[in-house]
Amino acid sequence: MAALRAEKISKSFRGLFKKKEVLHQVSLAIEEGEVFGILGPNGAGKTTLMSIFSTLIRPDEGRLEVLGLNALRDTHAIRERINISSGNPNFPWSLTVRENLNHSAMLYGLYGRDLARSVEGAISTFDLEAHVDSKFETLSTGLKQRVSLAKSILNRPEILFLDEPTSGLDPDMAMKTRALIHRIYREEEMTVVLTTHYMPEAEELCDRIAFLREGRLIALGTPGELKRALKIGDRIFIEYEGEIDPISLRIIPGVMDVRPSAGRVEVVFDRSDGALGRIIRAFDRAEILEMGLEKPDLEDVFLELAR
Ligand SMILES: Nc1ncnc2c1ncn2[C@@H]1O[C@H](COP(=O)(O)OP(=O)(O)OP(=O)(O)O)[C@@H](O)[C@H]1O
Repeated sequence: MAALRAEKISKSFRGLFKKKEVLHQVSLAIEEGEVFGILGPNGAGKTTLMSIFSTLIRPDEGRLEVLGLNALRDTHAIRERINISSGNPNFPWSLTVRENLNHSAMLYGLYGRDLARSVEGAISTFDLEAHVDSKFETLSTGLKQRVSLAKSILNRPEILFLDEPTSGLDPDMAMKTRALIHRIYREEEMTVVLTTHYMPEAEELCDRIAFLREGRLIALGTPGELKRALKIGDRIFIEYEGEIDPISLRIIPGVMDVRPSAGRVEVVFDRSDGALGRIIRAFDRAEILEMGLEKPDLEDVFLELAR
C-alpha cells in the first residue's frame, strides 16, 4: 500500500497584489518503507508540499491520502501516526530541552513509563544528554535542530517528514543523523519523506526523488533513473601529446559529447555501451599524460533540471 498518495495538489498564496500559485497539480505516490526525497531550487515549493503532506496546511485543490486516510478530513487520526521535524525549529523558548520533549510526548498521548522511555531514547539517539537542562533559547542552531529531530521520533511515527534534516548540523552530527535515518527506515520500517539541498545526502539516503521546479513536479525516479533519463553520462578527461581526431571519438557508440581543447579532451559517455575501452584505444597514436574519470552525481541532475 502507498503510505501517501497525492493527486493534482495545487496551492496558491495571496500576495500583496495578486495570488501566487506555489504548487501546480502535483501528483505522486510514496510507498511504505521508502525514503523519498523532495528536491528543487529555492522557492520551488518543497516546504509547502511537505506542510500539505503532513496536514499542517490544506491544499486549494486535489486529493491527498496519508496512511490510507483522507488527509483533508481525517487530520487528527493522521497526526497521531506521523511526525515532522522542521528545518526551522520553533519550541517554547523558556522551557528546557527535557521539558520540551516531555511536553511534546504528552501531546502525543504518552505518559508514565512510556513517556520516560520515549524521551530518554530520543535524548540518547541525538546525543542531547549534556543539554537536557538548557533552555531552548540558549541552544545553538545545530542543537535546536537536534531537539527537533528528537521530538520527531517520540511517537514512533509511521511516516516521518524531515524538512532539511541536516542543515545547521556539523559534519559529524550530520553524518550521525543520516545514519539514523538509514536505521530508522531499515529497522523500524518507517517511511521517511525529506527535503534537502545537499545532493550527496539525497543520493546516499533516498530510494526515489521528486524534483520540483516553480511548483511543478518535473521529474520522479531513483537517482540512477534520473541520471539515465537525462542522459547524464560518466565523464573522462584525457590530457595527451600528439594527434587525435575528435570525430573518431564522436562516432564511438555510447559517446554522448566530446569537448576538445588544446592537448586535452573531455568525453561524456554511457558506460553500459562498453565505450570506455574504445575511447582509450582512440589514443593509440598519442601519448596519454594524465587522465581522470568522474561519475555523474545528483548534483549534475539537479543542475540540469533546475535550468
Ligand atoms: N505562507 C505563505 N504566504 C505567502 N507566500 C508563501 C507562504 N509560504 C511560502 N510562500 C511562497 O511560496 C513559494 C514556495 O515556498 P517554499 O518555502 O515552499 O519553497 P522551498 O522549495 O521550500 O524553498 P527553499 O528551498 O528556499 O526552502 C515561495 O515563493 C514562498 O515565498
